[in-house]
Amino acid sequence: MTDMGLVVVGAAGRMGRTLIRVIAETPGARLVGAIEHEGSPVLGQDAGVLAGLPALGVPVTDDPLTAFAKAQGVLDFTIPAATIGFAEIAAQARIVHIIGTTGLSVDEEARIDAAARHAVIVKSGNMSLGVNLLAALVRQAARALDADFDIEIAEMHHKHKIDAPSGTALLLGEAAAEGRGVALADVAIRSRDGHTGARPRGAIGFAALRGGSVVGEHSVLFAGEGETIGFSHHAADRSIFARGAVKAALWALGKKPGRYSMADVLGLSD
Ligand SMILES: NC(=O)C1=CN([C@@H]2O[C@H](COP(=O)(O)OP(=O)(O)OC[C@H]3O[C@@H](n4cnc5c(N)ncnc54)[C@H](OP(=O)(O)O)[C@@H]3O)[C@@H](O)[C@H]2O)C=CC1
Ligand SMILES: O=C(O)C1=N[C@H](C(=O)O)C[C@H](O)C1
Repeated sequence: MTDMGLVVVGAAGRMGRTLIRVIAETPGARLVGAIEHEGSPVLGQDAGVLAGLPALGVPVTDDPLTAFAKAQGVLDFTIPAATIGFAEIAAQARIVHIIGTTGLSVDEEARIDAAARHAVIVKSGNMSLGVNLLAALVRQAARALDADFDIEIAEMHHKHKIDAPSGTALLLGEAAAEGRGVALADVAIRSRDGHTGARPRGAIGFAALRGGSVVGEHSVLFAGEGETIGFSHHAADRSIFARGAVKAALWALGKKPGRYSMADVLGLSD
């Protein structure tokens, strides 16, 4: 069988460069396109060289239409506005769209749902095996413990991150809410400042720290009377997300149009 041809959008980004390296070492996958935005200083550079590899013969361009036409999948870790545009082009080209971009609004999520009527989309706030297993454990703990246990989710990321709470924190919050049988939007406290009053029973709280080069730290606490249960995940390297994304693309090839999660890819869905 021929290799799956993949395009990396946001090729010069922290994740874009990591994806290019991971594709190069993954059997069954091949880089066929690398996209950056109009005016990017890296346009015309070889994608391999950009990622610290020998040249791959794939220049970075600002033309997703042409790139998607010769690919079977696109890996997208960019910004919400760009991801919405790529979802429309990927749906027209009928290719797999793997979305790692976080910080989408409710309206933007609805546009991804609309694109998934025509395309196979895998979207997750975190593509690593560890975090998706952690989400399954958090769902189970939230199902077992009642609202006497206060759920708090803390995350820390590098100083360049532009959205909060992180996509992972929200994914873990969704898992906890699902375990409790409530909607996250009804119980989430996404930040605190000033005279907040006492903590409402059943709330799921979030706290976000930013600094340095931290790749991603997440912890979920179930704080009860006299005891606290904690779950945590430490990301040491971005390749854990990139390996998950490439795995998702290979898994998604030939699937029916629809929106899938990493839990589907990893066989962790209940
Ligand atoms: N789901 C997961 O497992 C993970 C998700 N992420 C998420 O992925 C996203 C990217 O993270 P990260 O790589 O650190 O961010 P970066 O800022 O390093 O990378 C984003 C890249 O996208 C480029 N870009 C912006 N707009 C466009 C456009 N219209 N077309 C093409 N390229 C564009 C940026 O260019 P420029 O810098 O010139 O603007 C940049 O090179 C974030 O939302 C992050 O939260 C990150 C890691 C794991
Ligand atoms: O921006 C990042 O870096 C990361 N973003 C994702 C998130 O928002 O959770 C995943 C990972 O934590 C790194």
